[in-house]
Amino acid sequence: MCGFLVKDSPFNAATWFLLANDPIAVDPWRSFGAWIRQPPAAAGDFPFTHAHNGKKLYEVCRDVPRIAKMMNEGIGRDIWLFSKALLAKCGSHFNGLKSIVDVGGHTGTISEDLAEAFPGIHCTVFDLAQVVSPAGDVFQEIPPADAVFLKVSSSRSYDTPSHNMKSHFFSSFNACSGYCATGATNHV
Ligand SMILES: C[S@@+](CC[C@H](N)C(=O)[O-])C[C@H]1O[C@@H](n2cnc3c(N)ncnc32)[C@H](O)[C@@H]1O
Repeated sequence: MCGFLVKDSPFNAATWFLLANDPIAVDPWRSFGAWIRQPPAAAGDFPFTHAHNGKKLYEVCRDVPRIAKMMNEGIGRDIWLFSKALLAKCGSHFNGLKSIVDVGGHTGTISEDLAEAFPGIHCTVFDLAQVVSPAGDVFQEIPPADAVFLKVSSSRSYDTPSHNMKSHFFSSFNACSGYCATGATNHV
């Protein structure tokens, strides 16, 4: 446990611990009773959105710099580790690609590691305006590339868009010659 809280450890998860105990993360649990007792929830109404005036996590990040900072730090550390494992275990999947778009690619750690391992691949990092610039919304557009790299989160309370995500993604993927979608994480 302590190894995960040591400041300079590559496995430092202290930011997630702080975030999990921030009022923004705790409030959904405080109002959980009221949420579960109400009539069946409308689409997009989850404990998190219910506690935050309908806002999803990334909308809260946009409006609350403290949360954006913790999210960016936590995600940055996770990606660092994930990127090493990705290249060690699945690096061969990227052979032969000329371009790739890293959807929800945060500040570009995976793209940097990919570009170093495969100097011939042109990597585009695609994320929200509070993270990168130029930015975009994956539910509006995905820039064209040989392959889309998307690490999927099954989070319901945070990210689920109100419109049909699957058909949008698959039509975007059809515009590419290949795609790579990896990973799955769960949030309450
Ligand atoms: C959990 S992080 C995952 C980062 C990285 N791809 C990984 O796999 O570790 C999710 C990323 O998706 C971005 N994101 C969330 N909603 C998005 C949207 N609608 N369009 C583009 N990026 C989005 C967030 O800003 C965040 O950087």
